[in-house]
Amino acid sequence: MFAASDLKNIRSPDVEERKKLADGIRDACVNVGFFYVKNHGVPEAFTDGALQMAKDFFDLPTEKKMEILNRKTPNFKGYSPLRSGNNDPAGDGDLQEGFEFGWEEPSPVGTTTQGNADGVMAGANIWPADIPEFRETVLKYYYAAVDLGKALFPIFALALNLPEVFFEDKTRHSAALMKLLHYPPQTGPIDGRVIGIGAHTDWECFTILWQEPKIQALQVLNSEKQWIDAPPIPGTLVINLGDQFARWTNDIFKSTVHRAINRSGVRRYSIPLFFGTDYAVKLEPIPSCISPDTPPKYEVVTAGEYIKSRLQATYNH
Ligand SMILES: O=C(O)CCC(=O)C(=O)O
Ligand SMILES: [Fe+2]
Repeated sequence: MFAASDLKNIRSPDVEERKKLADGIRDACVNVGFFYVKNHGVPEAFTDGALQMAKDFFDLPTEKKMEILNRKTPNFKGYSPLRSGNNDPAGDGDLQEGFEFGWEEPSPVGTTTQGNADGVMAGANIWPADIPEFRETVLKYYYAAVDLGKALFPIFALALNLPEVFFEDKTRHSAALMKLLHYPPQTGPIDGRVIGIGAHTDWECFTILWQEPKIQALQVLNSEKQWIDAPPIPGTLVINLGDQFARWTNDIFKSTVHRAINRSGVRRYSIPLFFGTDYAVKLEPIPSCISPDTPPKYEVVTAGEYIKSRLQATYNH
């Protein structure tokens, strides 16, 4: 059910090659909102490093992790304990713990300096004091994934028959939040209200997700309302679209419902990077995506307002 896009031509000087890539991605965006990418350019050494840091961090004693609790920071960055978040309103707390961080200057990436984004999650990161190499190691993966995300925006624009630069002035201070996640194993009968992460859509334009190899946990809801496994595939990353793209495109691009349950018997780690527009940008439907037969479905809000409302709903359950 899931397409795998080969990104080897993502920066090709030949626009026809970029359009070919965009056509394949368009199909996945319109039909499923969820696909894998290979030849994405993110070195495995960086994901290996980030995985090791996730393991080291979540192994710290609880009181150490609680020193950087996200509720104590002004911008929700830092540590989120088991069951402190609840993505599915029918759920009773997600059985995952997390560590969230975002853009930090100076950036080692390309020529971009984007500064701090405005909005509810903008501002300084907070780091665990007990793992000296943590910050540098996870930022290596972060900036490589951000680079990939920035290269994907023009392809999404082409996929929507828009000029390639369409998102450029809307993603100058992109909200790009990365979350290290740890899911303890769940064995025996499972209360459906307490699973790794309850059924939800992501909030931003798209998510770049790295999953720990060999462990099945992620599932996607298809149009027949069946849960389909989305296993980790070696050498690939998952791209899933989120609500901001659904709002831009009046649901032509699908923001797919997904969840994760770790029945593997061992711990599972994953690392999403949530990539949105600048917080001040209004999520207005693109003119070609609306018509008298398909009028706008969503109230126009800014990206920042939308993220804030979703954050409050998730952490004030
Ligand atoms: O852990 C996963 O595979 C999915 C995580 C996820 O959906 C999320 O954090 O939004
Ligand atoms: Fe998600």
